[in-house]
Amino acid sequence: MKNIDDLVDSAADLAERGLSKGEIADELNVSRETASWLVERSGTGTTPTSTTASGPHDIHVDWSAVGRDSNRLHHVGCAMADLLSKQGDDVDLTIGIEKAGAPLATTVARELDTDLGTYAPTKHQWDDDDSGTSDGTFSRNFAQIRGRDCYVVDDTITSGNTMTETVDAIREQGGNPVACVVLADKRGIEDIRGVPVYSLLQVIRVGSDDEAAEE
Ligand SMILES: O=P(O)(O)OC[C@H]1O[C@H](OP(=O)(O)OP(=O)(O)O)[C@H](O)[C@@H]1O
Repeated sequence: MKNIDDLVDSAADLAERGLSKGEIADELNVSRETASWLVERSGTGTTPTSTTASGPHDIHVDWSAVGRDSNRLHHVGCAMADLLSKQGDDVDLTIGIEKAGAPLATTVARELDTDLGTYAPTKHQWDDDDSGTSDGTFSRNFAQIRGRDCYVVDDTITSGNTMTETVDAIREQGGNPVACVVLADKRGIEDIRGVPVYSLLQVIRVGSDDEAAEE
């Protein structure tokens, strides 16, 4: 996807196929607020809200050039694993946050020679009519967590809510999150609940207005 018009067209297409705002946000890798704005801008949605006047403050990270090629994915996974290597040798489990974090976690786990687990966060339970209060889930098809140190892998951090939820869920399951790693961190977060966060790319807003600075 090259520009905002492509995103708007994609949002319109997904809305016409009946996807909810949460599902469109998932597909396009943007926040729900941004998904709403894109749908409204396309003319597919309902009456624009006040947030649509100037558009939401979000940045779309398109890493499909990596995601569509297993060789590139492997190399990027190696780079993410390298960021974690300073954490020591005791970790034998890598947890990927679904959906996008799972293939990245697979390559990280292979590089670090750890087991692999996945977590489906609450956002995947979202619908337009609810508040996303369902519990997230760890897949039974992958490694279990109880009593184990682990790494956490995702593609992006926007608000940090997904990573925070995952760290909390791992602890509730009796695991010990040692470090988190993402491709791109839009917030410049150093740690989540005391767990260090590493990223290949930091997205830093330059010349932001007052509203953006308050985010
Ligand atoms: O920091 P946050 O504001 O919580 O946002 C970050 C999350 O959003 C994206 O997932 P998305 O909802 O696009 O779903 P996907 O990974 O299943 O594609 C991304 O993969 C993170 O999981």
